[in-house]
Amino acid sequence: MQQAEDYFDSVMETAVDEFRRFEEEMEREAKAELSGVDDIAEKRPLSSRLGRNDYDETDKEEANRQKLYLVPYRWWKEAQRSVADEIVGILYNVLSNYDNADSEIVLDLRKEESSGTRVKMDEGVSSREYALVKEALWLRTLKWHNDSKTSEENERYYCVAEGQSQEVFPLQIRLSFSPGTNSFGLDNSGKTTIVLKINGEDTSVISPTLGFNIKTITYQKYTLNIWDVGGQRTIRSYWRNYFEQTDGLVWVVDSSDLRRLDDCKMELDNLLKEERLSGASLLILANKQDIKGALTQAEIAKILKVRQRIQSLQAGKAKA
Ligand SMILES: Nc1nc2c(ncn2[C@@H]2O[C@H](COP(=O)(O)OP(=O)(O)OP(=O)(O)O)[C@@H](O)[C@H]2O)c(=O)[nH]1
Ligand SMILES: [Mg+2]
Repeated sequence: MQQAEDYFDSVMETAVDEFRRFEEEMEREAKAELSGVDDIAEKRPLSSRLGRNDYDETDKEEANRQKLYLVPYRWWKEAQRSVADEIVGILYNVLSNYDNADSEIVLDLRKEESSGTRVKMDEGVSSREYALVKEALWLRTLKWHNDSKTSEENERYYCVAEGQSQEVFPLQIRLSFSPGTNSFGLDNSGKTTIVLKINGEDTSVISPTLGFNIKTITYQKYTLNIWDVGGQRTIRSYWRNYFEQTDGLVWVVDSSDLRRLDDCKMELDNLLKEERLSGASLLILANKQDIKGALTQAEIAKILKVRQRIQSLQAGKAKA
């Protein structure tokens, strides 16, 4: 039991690390896009700029983390002219489960496109689109909005300047990035190798996956998140954590590992019983076709007896 708990902890740690890496990547992109902006303001945490005097270590950490703010894209677009001419935020399309009776609202963010082609999008911005901007810019934008509102209506609303924090509320949003396709299969079948190959990455040094890897592949306006989940026996009980919101399932078979084909069939049968995967498409990859004695696609299909669920059966020679 303790061993299971330890293992679960380590898997969660990997997940958190993965998420942090994703966050860092977003941050790097945001920084690159916003590089021309005066960033004096961001060196001080928001709380101190809003008049708090109890600046402590936590604030310091917060400041170092370089917060990003999600703002309605229209709103941001409007202010952009006066705040930071050619500098833009990152455009995201946000989907939420707001209609569900769930206790938490989860927002799914899909990055719309790279900043280079943004101009074309300006006209058709929907109300669901948001921009991700740095804290310093957010403050300046907010101030610009308030100032223009105040001068328009000759009435004082609120103003985010030193010491004035009325009507600025912290908002915490729980975010989840929806998986697109999950790849499962017994250990050593070649899942990671295939995902790396698809992504054009080096496959010369491969080690068993102890948690999972996420790869995001963008093609034109489509984004595919591939979750490559480790196949070792001890990890298989965690597969169920990855079933939610899976659109496609790729099952990778080591066609040369004849001894484990029964095991492979049993695990696949178990997956196919899973209610949460019933809407997902299934693709079976008969991998390692280059190895002498490997079974053919047809032979694998016969053994797995899943013809009715197979959309296409492909031989993936991940190595070749
Ligand atoms: N000959 C041959 N070897 C392959 C092929 N695909 C993968 N391999 C090798 O098989 C081994 C296992 O590959 P991985 O991609 O780590 O397998 P995996 O399914 O991700 O394994 P786990 O992460 O443990 O679930 C590695 O040594 C790969 O180089 C292939 O098509 N042909
Ligand atoms: Mg792997």
